[in-house]
Amino acid sequence: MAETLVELDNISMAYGDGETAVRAIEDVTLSIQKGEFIAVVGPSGCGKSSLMKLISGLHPPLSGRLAVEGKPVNGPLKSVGMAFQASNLLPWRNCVDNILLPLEIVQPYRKNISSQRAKYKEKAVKLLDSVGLAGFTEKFPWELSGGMQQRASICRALIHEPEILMLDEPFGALDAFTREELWCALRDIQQERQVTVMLVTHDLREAVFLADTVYVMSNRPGRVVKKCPVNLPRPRDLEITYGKEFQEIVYELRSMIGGKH
Ligand SMILES: Nc1ncnc2c1ncn2[C@@H]1O[C@H](COP(=O)(O)OP(=O)(O)OP(=O)(O)O)[C@@H](O)[C@H]1O
Repeated sequence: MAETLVELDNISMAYGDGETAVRAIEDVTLSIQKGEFIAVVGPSGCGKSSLMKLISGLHPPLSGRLAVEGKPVNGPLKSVGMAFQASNLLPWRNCVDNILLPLEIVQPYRKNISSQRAKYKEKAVKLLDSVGLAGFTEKFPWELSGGMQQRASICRALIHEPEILMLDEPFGALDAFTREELWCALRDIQQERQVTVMLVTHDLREAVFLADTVYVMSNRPGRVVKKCPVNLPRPRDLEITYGKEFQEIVYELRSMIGGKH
């Protein structure tokens, strides 16, 4: 029986207060199981990133109950790794030193970083190897392609072995071929580590290819209007994206998001 990792019960959230408050999320109830891969899709500004900020403890809810690993969330969680559309690698650090960055910040790694640096470096190199960057550990970000930078940024999000990997449009700035390559890299990482993943994306094919469950959010204030389990068999390869069943799911999601054509 799967174990619940994240629970949101009637959660609402706003930026600011009083008359100028921006209500970003309204009455969201959902749960994420340990090892589950969820994707969140919806129109621009519907609150997808806000949902991520809530779960990672970077922004408090206005009302409702939020728990991670059974405990209420009262501040930023250590058990989260994050990656964004821009890789945000530090240009003055080489690849491996960029990946070590969270270990210089998050305890208990932080207190051991000087004595354990060699061991941590070995771990970073192994991670880079697992995403096809074995020969690039000493390269600086500007010596890497956009896709390589995103691979490195996902390694950085994983180095402290978080329970939840939060990805906010991580492949949004990449070309279609590189994006599909990285879908496969992420699929393999998740399969190997069984990490719980929350992916925010505008790309419905990406959501259906990778996720176990896709949540569709409405226009702001964001509500969950559809929970769509993706029952396509695993392991999935890119061939599946050309199949009828895959395309029917994408079409159904697209019709829920609407928009004028
Ligand atoms: N720091 C902030 N202060 C005030 N309002 C904010 C802030 N961050 C986001 N918002 C507002 O909250 C709403 C939800 O924003 P959010 O970034 O979560 O949406 P999103 O679905 O991730 O958008 P997109 O798909 O365009 O990235 C938007 O209307 C946005 O303008």
